[in-house]
Amino acid sequence: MPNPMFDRIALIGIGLIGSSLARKIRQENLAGEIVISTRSQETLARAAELGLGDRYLSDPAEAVVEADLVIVSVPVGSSGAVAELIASSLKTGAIVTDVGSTKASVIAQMQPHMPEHVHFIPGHPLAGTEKSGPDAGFAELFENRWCILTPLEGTDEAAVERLAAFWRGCGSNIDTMDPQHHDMVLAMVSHLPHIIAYNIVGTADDLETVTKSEVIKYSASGFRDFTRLAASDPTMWRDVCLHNKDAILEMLSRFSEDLASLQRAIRWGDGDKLFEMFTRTRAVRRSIIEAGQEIDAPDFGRFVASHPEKR
Ligand SMILES: NC(=O)C1=CN([C@@H]2O[C@H](COP(=O)(O)OP(=O)(O)OC[C@H]3O[C@@H](n4cnc5c(N)ncnc54)[C@H](O)[C@@H]3O)[C@@H](O)[C@H]2O)C=CC1
Ligand SMILES: O=C(O)C(=O)Cc1ccc(O)cc1
Repeated sequence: MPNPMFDRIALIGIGLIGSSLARKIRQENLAGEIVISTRSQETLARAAELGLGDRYLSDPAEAVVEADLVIVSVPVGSSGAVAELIASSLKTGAIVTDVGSTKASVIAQMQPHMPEHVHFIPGHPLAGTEKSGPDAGFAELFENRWCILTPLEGTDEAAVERLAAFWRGCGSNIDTMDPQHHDMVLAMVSHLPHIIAYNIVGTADDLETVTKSEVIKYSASGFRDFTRLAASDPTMWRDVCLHNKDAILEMLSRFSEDLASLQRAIRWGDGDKLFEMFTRTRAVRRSIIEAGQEIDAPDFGRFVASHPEKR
């Protein structure tokens, strides 16, 4: 077997993302040793039961000692606290990265704690599900997905390439981007859809004239898709909303304007306008398919079909 890419990888946070990384690192022999730390004792014990790592430590500072790669996979609102705890134990030359769904805020929280002698390179795998916790993870999660790196100015290029190679080893394709641009793009393609899903399911849940059992019994596939997103982890998504506030408010205000215009077209019976818009949006999906992007994530679908416990 070839030498592992890193001698020691420390995973701080072992939920859906951290545990998927642990499984993939093991499967692809990306680390000589996997050290795991997470805040909750119960989760740490579960990670040990699942055999996700080689060592399990409650103290994140102890876990990062001599680690060549440290991956912080906690809700974005906790990344500053984790950075502060690990800062003084980091090995010289270590790469420190994260997987948070927002980037400018994570950088603002973590960078001030990062010593000069490490390479801090923020990252975000565009791969996930509505599930959370160490049982929900699976090694295939990152395959054929994008991972966006948002390196800071002046970051050592060899370190960025090493981290990119790690993510390619996990099956991902790499793009690099400015953090503010990342936050704007993700506000549109990920954060806004989740907020809309939370809202529509909340609206259905509040209806007095339609019973909850009717919502469950008659939920058409469109509504069911929203309920999947709206089942996503409340802590994670509270943090995303609070930590990408400006970009999300910008997208929400554009969304509300467009919704008002749609509402007006319905009110005034403007069928041409409705038809024109629905034709334009249909073309968007077609161009995504033509660009070769998976829409229904067939590999993931097949994986879930053969692992009913991950449903
Ligand atoms: N769930 C998803 O689909 C995706 C999530 N992300 C990002 O990945 C990060 C982790 O998300 P998930 O793995 O889904 O969450 P999760 O809820 O499954 O796991 C979070 C983990 O962080 C630990 N944790 C929380 N606060 C901590 C602290 N202060 N110190 C140490 N450990 C702490 C928890 O014990 C748990 O092990 C988040 O920043 C999220 O934005 C990125 C891509 C996709
Ligand atoms: O479950 C889904 O459909 C997702 O969109 C998963 C997801 C959630 C958050 C991210 O930052 C990236 C991916």
